[in-house]
Amino acid sequence: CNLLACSQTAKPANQQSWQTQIQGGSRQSPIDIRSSESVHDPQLTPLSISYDPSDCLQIWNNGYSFLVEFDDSKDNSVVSGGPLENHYKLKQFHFHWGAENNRGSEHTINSLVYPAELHLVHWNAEKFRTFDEAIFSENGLAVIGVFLKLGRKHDGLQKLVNALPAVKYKDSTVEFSNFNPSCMIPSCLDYWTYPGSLTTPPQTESVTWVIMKKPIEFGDDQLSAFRSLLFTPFGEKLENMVDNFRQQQPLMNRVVRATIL
Ligand SMILES: Cc1cc(C)[n+](CCc2c[nH]cn2)c(C)c1
Ligand SMILES: [Zn+2]
Repeated sequence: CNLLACSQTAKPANQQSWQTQIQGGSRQSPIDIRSSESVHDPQLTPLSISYDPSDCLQIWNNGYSFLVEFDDSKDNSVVSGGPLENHYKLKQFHFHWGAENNRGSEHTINSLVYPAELHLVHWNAEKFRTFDEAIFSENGLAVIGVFLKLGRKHDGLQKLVNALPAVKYKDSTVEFSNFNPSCMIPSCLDYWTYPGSLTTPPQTESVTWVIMKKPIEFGDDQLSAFRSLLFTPFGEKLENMVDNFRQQQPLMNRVVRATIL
């Protein structure tokens, strides 16, 4: 996929109050992906991604991001292939973004920051019975990361953006149905993959990360809608939900593998 990609450059993210180095963590996320040090692995097969829009249930402001949650009781919204030994069920997706356009993504590419990053969180339903069990287990989770860059308005995302005022406050939820997250997967399926962790507590080292190489585009007004959400519940001091990304973690003894499709 040798499409030209352009993007912003900026300094890596700033430190957040609860940013802690998990005790003894050897595979923490996020990281800076240095393309020249990644290893091309010809055995990495294409990802197989299949989502059923009827599995989409609701949007929830959890005081850190907004989560679009899916019904994981069936096997309709799954990812497999690539670095994954099993099929993983979609549980939720959410975003990380900055207060300003020069920061927001959790992962970076050669220190290049994007204004936002999408995470599609899946759990290994062949090996574990529940999401909560998978969170604490080796090979429990697979998170697909997609970078967002500013440009043309993203038509598929607008349905989600229109629902955000209903979840402005922490702990608010709104019914949200018939949304297909496939519209946010880039057409080029090249990716990097590495073993890592959740980027918020419990920061468990149970995640196989799959970071798509090409960003998707979205509009300034859509990013502004993300920034209009609040970290705080109704009735408390208004704190805009921005800069909800973790600072980068050491690579330690890990290799990032890459596809060249
Ligand atoms: C129990 C649990 C709690 C949280 C915040 N998350 C999200 C953590 C996260 C967000 N972006 C990357 N990891 C998951 C997946 C499970
Ligand atoms: Zn995330």
